[in-house]
Amino acid sequence: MVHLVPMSSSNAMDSAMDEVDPQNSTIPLVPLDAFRCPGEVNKPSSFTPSALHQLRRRAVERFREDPPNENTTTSPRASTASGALLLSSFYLLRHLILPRMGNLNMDGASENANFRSGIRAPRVHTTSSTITAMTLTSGTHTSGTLQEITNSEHNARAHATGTKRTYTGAIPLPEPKTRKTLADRGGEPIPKSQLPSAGPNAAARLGIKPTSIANLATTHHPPAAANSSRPASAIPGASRHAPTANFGKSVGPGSRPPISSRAPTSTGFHQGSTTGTRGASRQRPATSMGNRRGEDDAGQQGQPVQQAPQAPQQSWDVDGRLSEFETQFKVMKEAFDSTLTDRKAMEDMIDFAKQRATELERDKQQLRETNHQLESHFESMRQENYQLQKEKQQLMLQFEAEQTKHGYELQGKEAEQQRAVDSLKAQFSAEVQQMKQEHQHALESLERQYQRRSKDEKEQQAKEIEELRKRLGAEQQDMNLVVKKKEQEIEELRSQVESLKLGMDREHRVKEALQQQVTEMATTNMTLESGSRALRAKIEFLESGSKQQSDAFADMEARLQEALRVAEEAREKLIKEETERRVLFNKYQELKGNIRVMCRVRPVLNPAEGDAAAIAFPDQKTSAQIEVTGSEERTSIGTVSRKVLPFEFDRVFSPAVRNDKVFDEISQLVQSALDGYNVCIFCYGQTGSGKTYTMSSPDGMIPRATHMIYETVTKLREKSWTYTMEGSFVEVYNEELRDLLTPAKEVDPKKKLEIRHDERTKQTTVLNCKSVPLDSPNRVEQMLKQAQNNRSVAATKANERSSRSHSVFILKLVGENSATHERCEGTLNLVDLAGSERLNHSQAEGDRMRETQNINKSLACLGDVIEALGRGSAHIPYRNSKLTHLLQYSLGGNSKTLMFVMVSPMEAHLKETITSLRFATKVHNTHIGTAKSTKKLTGKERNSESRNSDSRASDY
Ligand SMILES: Nc1ncnc2c1ncn2[C@@H]1O[C@H](COP(=O)(O)OP(=O)(O)OP(=O)(O)O)[C@@H](O)[C@H]1O
Repeated sequence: MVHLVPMSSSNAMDSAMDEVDPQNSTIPLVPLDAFRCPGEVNKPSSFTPSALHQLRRRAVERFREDPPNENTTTSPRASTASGALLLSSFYLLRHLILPRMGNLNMDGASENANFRSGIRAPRVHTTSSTITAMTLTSGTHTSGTLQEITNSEHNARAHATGTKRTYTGAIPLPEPKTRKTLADRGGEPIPKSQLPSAGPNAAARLGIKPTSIANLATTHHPPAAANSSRPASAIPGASRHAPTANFGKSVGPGSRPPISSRAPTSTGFHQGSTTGTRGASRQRPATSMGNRRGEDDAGQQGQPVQQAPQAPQQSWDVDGRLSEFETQFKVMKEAFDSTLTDRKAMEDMIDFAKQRATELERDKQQLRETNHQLESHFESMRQENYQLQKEKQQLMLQFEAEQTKHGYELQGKEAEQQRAVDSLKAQFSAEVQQMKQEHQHALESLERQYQRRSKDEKEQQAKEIEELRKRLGAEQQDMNLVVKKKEQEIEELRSQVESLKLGMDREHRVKEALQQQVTEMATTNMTLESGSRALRAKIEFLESGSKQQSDAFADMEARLQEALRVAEEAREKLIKEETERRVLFNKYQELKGNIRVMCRVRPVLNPAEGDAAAIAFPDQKTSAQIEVTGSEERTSIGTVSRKVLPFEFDRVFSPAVRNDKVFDEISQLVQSALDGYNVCIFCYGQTGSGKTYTMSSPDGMIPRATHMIYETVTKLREKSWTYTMEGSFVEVYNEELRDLLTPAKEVDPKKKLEIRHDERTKQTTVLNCKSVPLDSPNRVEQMLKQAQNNRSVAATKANERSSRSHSVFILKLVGENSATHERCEGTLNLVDLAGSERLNHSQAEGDRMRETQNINKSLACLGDVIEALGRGSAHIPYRNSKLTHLLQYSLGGNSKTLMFVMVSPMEAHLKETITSLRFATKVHNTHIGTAKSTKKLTGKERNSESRNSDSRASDY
């Protein structure tokens, strides 16, 4: 910061200079009044303080470095001359330099202003100031006296004149002051107090000769410097010595070119200003007379200065010197005028600079205020920044603490998670390991199991294959034997058939003859009757004419006797023919097979039963075939088809066939029972297929059979046959026999029904079973009702009223012929089998399931027995079930067997229907053997019959 310090005297300037601290930012401004002449008011108010300070300090230092020689005695005159010279120099300084210094001051002010405001002044001023400072600095290094100042002033002025070009001609030159010439003022005494106190050394350095002082005192008057605050050290221009001459040259027109075309001179100033090096600064500044250069040159060349002897000769040419001085003064005056012009321009510039300074001051003030505001703002910002920094530090600390804490927590959680992950990994690995082991164990066990199973299956299959092979071989052998046997039988049967055909033809012929005889006898009888009527009429006529009548009566009686004899013969012949017919019929039955199979299809009872199965009866003529369309079957390529299954039996009854027609087919078997055969008629089929209806319905086989038997027995009475009939009704339930004719409450548990076989008579009796004599048809009906009531009936899901037992009606027929003395024992077994449905179909549970199992078992045993009979096995498994055990003598051997396979017409029962038909086909293909009558013959017939039996037995 720059402070303007007002000063009014040189002392003040000195003190200010002394107070200047170059290092301090506070620089005192030296008032220009210290260099101002009295009365000069309109001058620059300040000078560059640094330059003045430098100037003064250099001068003092120089003076101290080169003090006046104490040994040299300075004469007052010399001192006066030196003082005059100094005054002269000071005068020049006063009028030539100060105006420039004013400019410099202006420059300094500008510089100060610049310094204070920080805004650069116009370049021309700044350059001038800078050059001035440089000149002052470089010039004062080489000389320690006021000559140096002069030189510096010259330098400063040179630069100032350089800047003056801008204002040349633009500003009018001021009026020159009226001054005395040096010639006029040469005789004026110089106050001693104003003489400089410089020593002889200083005068010597200035080139002042002691001998020229007196002349100078008369021709040269020092300028009025009495008002100068600083005492002059010498009076310039007191004599014609070299410095004065040099001075005049230095400022005169001869040494200085015009301003507009000034070229660098060869003077020391010019050299000093252009050579600013340290070596150049050591050179003494050139004087106007050039003697210094000569001294320097001589000094440098080691030659002593030789100018002193010439000085007296020049100093005594006073007129010349005065004229020269006058000339020089004119020149100087012109220079002063020019300088004044420059000064005016400079003052204008100063004004301009002042205005500029004022503006700058205002700007400075504004900037200061702005600066204050900015400072306050900066302060607030700094405080805020401090607060923010503080907060930032706190936040940083907090953040670091949080970060540390969070890091610890994170580490803890990471460790915890790591532990959890490790534990989970261990757990998972253990589980995986365990699962692998379990899987491995399971796989191994499964592998072992499958290996074991496959091994067992292989062994089982191998065994089965082996068994099947053995069985196949045995069956093949059996089949071969059977085939051979069958072939023999076929041959025999063919021959028998042929013979029988012959016999039948003969019988037919006999019968026709007999019938013809009967007809003839009837005709004869009619003839006889007519004869008898004629005879009666003749008797009546004879009675009227006695002899003639008695002859006619005798003739007629003879003829009657003859007729009676013929009739008796015919009757005997008929009995004989009936016996032969029976024999032929039984033989025919035997040829047809001892087991016959008939099929019956019941009708659809109600449309609500469902759809009817596709059952056809293709052969209407023989009525022996049935075709059943099977269930839908899906082939491998996805097509749906239904197979037509043909079956052929001994007789097939369509749904339209009634019971009487069915009975016609079995009536011959009933007759066989009357003839002494064991006959077994049983109904096989699923529940609801019509077994009971066929067997036990009011017009079923049992009633019809009994009715037939009654009718036949009645008829046979004419043929001397008398029959006794006993009936019993048993039930096979859960492989136990129950008497259906004994009410449950009357059953004695201690008396169990037992099957007894009479090997001799081939008859089977059931112990403790009630046997009812059937002496009338009503008695049979009562027996059937009683048996029906006692029969075990249980409800199943297949049929609400289903027989769960096998019922067997046993009718024993014993006949005796009083005429022929024949006796026969036949048994008619009418069996209503239980339902043949399979266990899974009935969906029975508990007791019902046990019933079904036993039913199936007994039916299976029935099939086994039939199969064994068909194969001609030595062992027939009758005892495997109660049913077959009971029917042992009615199945095979000397028995005749008829199986009704009952078929339901419903589509829902199609599967069971086909199963039943297949079973029936199996039975139908079985040849049980030849039946034997149990008829006992008496006398010749018995012998004859026994021969026939032996012959038949030998056939098998
Ligand atoms: N040919 C037929 N004509 C008219 N109805 C018949 C015929 N066959 C059977 N039915 C009737 O069908 C129903 C079932 O017959 P049935 O009871 O005889 O069968 P089932 O085979 O004896 O049965 P279960 O084994 O239960 O004794 C009866 O109502 C019966 O009247």
